[in-house]
Amino acid sequence: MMQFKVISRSFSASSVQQAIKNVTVIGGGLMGSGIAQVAAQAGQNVTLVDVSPEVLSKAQKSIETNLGRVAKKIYKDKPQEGEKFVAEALGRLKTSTNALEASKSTDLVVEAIVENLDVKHKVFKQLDDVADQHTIFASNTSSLSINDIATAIKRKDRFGGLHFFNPVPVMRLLEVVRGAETSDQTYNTMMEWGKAVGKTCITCKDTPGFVVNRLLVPYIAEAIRLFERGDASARDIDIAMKLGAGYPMGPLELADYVGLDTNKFILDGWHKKYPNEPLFNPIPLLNKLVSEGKLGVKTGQGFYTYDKK
Ligand SMILES: CC(=O)CC(=O)SCCNC(=O)CCNC(=O)[C@H](O)C(C)(C)COP(=O)(O)OP(=O)(O)OC[C@H]1O[C@@H](n2cnc3c(N)ncnc32)[C@H](O)[C@@H]1OP(=O)(O)O
Ligand SMILES: NC(=O)C1=CN([C@@H]2O[C@H](COP(=O)(O)OP(=O)(O)OC[C@H]3O[C@@H](n4cnc5c(N)ncnc54)[C@H](O)[C@@H]3O)[C@@H](O)[C@H]2O)C=CC1
Repeated sequence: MMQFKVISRSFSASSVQQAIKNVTVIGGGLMGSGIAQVAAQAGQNVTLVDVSPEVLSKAQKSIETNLGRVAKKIYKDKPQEGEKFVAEALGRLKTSTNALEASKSTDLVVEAIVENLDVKHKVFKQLDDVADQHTIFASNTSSLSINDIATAIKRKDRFGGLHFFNPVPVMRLLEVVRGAETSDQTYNTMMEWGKAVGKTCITCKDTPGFVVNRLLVPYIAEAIRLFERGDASARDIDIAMKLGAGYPMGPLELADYVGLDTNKFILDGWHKKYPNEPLFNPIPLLNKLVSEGKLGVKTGQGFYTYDKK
């Protein structure tokens, strides 16, 4: 059974509330919208940025729905308090298509855009020039090196990894990653902030995939290869891992949920960096689905078909 203790813990007072009052989240997709939600529900002023106004309006709707789900749990017998909680959290959330403006006077920038080093470099470099000196930058990257991302910015001591899990409002873990030059103060603030938004934080060195994805991505890749070889149906692979190993989702369902493009970005990046590691070899079926725009839940088609939201 899922436990939701952490959600209610996010409302406890914390010293970090002093340090981090304003948060800017860059990227309003799957992850950015969830990160914005947990920060807003923890009492912080949040600006969610995306290049696409359509993405922002979709994010706002899903945040409202998901805040409602959280409120139902916390204020089970007090629906009016639940409504107040949702309204107040939404009141602390702004959206913007102007990343530079939104990053000028904020305490923390969390980046959750496409998993591509050049694109992340470009964005961070621009933000580094305009953001206040005290502002901490963090990336939600799932597979890139924090040190590699940091090469684009001057504030290397005020930069680190904050790796959330999907769905952000529900998954209780946050991986906090120190780069080679992350200062103790930045690291401590990131750990405190993670707790303040209701997560259990673990620390990992800047190694590929940190802890979770170093284990999870090869597992998903092996499941896709198993299916590609025709050894079992998608449905049976997923049933096997749910009933035989106790996972909440099977690996192909999870691949669709994470996004097949994200899975491909991760594998391709690691294959390029570690060409002799067979676990990271490209998978023709994954490449084919992505090239056809079948990215999983978010496009309505992946290994399975979904109602498009
Ligand atoms: C790629 C990376 O870099 C890293 C990653 O993120 S890897 C992916 C990590 N994530 C996982 O492994 C997810 C595995 N799956 C699960 O844990 C579960 O299937 C799941 C939590 C996603 C859904 O659970 P479920 O029981 O199948 O569905 P559902 O009944 O809809 O949801 C369970 C509860 O979570 C809540 N919930 C689900 N999504 C939510 C959201 N986005 N916001 C708020 N609440 C949500 C629901 O309201 C529901 O609450 P109740 O139990 O009180 O009714
Ligand atoms: N999907 C997942 O389960 C997880 C993904 N991540 C990581 O989080 C990051 C984002 O992933 P998702 O949310 O899944 O992707 P997504 O594709 O859902 O969202 C990315 C968003 O960034 C926007 N964007 C792109 N360039 C931008 C720019 N220059 N400025 C502002 N917005 C821009 C896009 O319009 C898009 O809405 C990636 O680094 C990914 O590896 C981390 C944990 C889990």
